[in-house]
Amino acid sequence: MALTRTRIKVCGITRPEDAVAAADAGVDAIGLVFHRDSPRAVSPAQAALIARAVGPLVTVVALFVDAAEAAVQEVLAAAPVGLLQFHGAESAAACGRYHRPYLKALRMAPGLAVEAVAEGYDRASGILLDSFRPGVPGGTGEAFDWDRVPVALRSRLVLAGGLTPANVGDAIARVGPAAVDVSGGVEAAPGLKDATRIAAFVAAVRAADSKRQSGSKP
Ligand SMILES: O=C(O)c1ccccc1NCC(=O)[C@H](O)[C@H](O)COP(=O)(O)O
Repeated sequence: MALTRTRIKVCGITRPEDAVAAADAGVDAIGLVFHRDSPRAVSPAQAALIARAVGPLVTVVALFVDAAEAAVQEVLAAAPVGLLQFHGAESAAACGRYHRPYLKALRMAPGLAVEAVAEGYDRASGILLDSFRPGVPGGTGEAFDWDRVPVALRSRLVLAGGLTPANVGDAIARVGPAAVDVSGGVEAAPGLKDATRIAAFVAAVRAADSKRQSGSKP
């Protein structure tokens, strides 16, 4: 049985007020980036403040890019993380080391055998597909060719990369992911989310869900 409500994650939150705006708009998860080179990087102490602001029932996702185990453990000790997200070249064994639910991000490099690679992460709660730009691990603001998404992956797919309030409805209609993930598309500037854009993104997702449901009725 397929989901009728596309889950929403807003990634790259750096301020408690943005986390509150996302929660108030009705998102399911917020992402915190623990990658030093990102304009959206937060410290474990900031993460604790943001997690407190967002309350108990919005999932806090901690995102790492090939991080040392100690760095991940430091974050887990500091903040109530509900889900890990591995956005680098981490193996399935490395992702499973923390005995926590996790998302594995795959960047859609040319020629990537998406389905085969995703199968190697069968313990992942979801597979996040993001755009590929050499040398940039994520948050590119660019969409990839959605026709490359394997149908078999949809039920555990988190679709990311260049989503905006303007294109997310089309993405849902064409791909039918379990969840969507947005960062740059709801920002006023890198790392600074915009409450109006977040609300517009959520509204566009809900409109697409309604359209899908009415379209699927006999
Ligand atoms: O957002 C970042 O700066 C970032 C840095 C390093 C690794 C991953 C990063 N973001 C990952 C995300 O989950 C983003 O939401 C995803 O890449 C989509 O970003 P965007 O295209 O800006 O919506």
